[in-house]
Amino acid sequence: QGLVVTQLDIQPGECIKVKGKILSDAKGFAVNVGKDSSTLLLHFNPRFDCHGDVNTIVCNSKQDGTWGEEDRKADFPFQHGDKTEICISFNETEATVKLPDAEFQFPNRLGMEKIEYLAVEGDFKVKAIKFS
Ligand SMILES: C=CCO[C@@H]1O[C@H](CO)[C@@H](O[C@@H]2O[C@H](CO)[C@H](O)[C@H](OCc3cn(Cc4cccc(/C=C/CN=C(N)N)c4)nn3)[C@H]2O)[C@H](O)[C@H]1NC(C)=O
Repeated sequence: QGLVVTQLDIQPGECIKVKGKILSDAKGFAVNVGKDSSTLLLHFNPRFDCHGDVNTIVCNSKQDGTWGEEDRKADFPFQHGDKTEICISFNETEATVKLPDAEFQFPNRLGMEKIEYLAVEGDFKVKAIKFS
């Protein structure tokens, strides 16, 4: 299992920056933020080749262990072996994922008011995390 950070107190407008490297043979990875592993404001899941998806970012929320409706993004600004920085922030209406060359929004379906939990899973080697 990957990096997990709990007991956070990230407020609207603050950023979570995850710096790291995508494995050269990555099938997929995920960055999850929310209250805990069962209650996610955002599951940000770039898929190179998994679950039948190729080069597709799948976003979703999770409420008490139940996945919401998936949101598949049009752009896929990732390549195997890339070093990248993923910056996640949120407000009462949406979560924003900022990458060096792309930005995505996802609705704050749960009306979450603070992020307490961060997890990075799959084929992503975390180098650093910063909170600002
Ligand atoms: C078409 C059939 C029915 O529809 C499918 O139904 C599946 C099950 O619900 C959905 O899939 C689910 O989608 C969810 C979001 O909605 C989560 O992503 C979930 O994963 C949770 C999860 C995370 N994690 C850790 C993790 C995350 C990323 C990579 C790895 C491992 C790397 C692999 N590296 C290798 N092997 N080298 C591990 N494990 N499980 C996934 O199973 C598909 O999207 C959906 N597809 C469509 C088109 O609708």
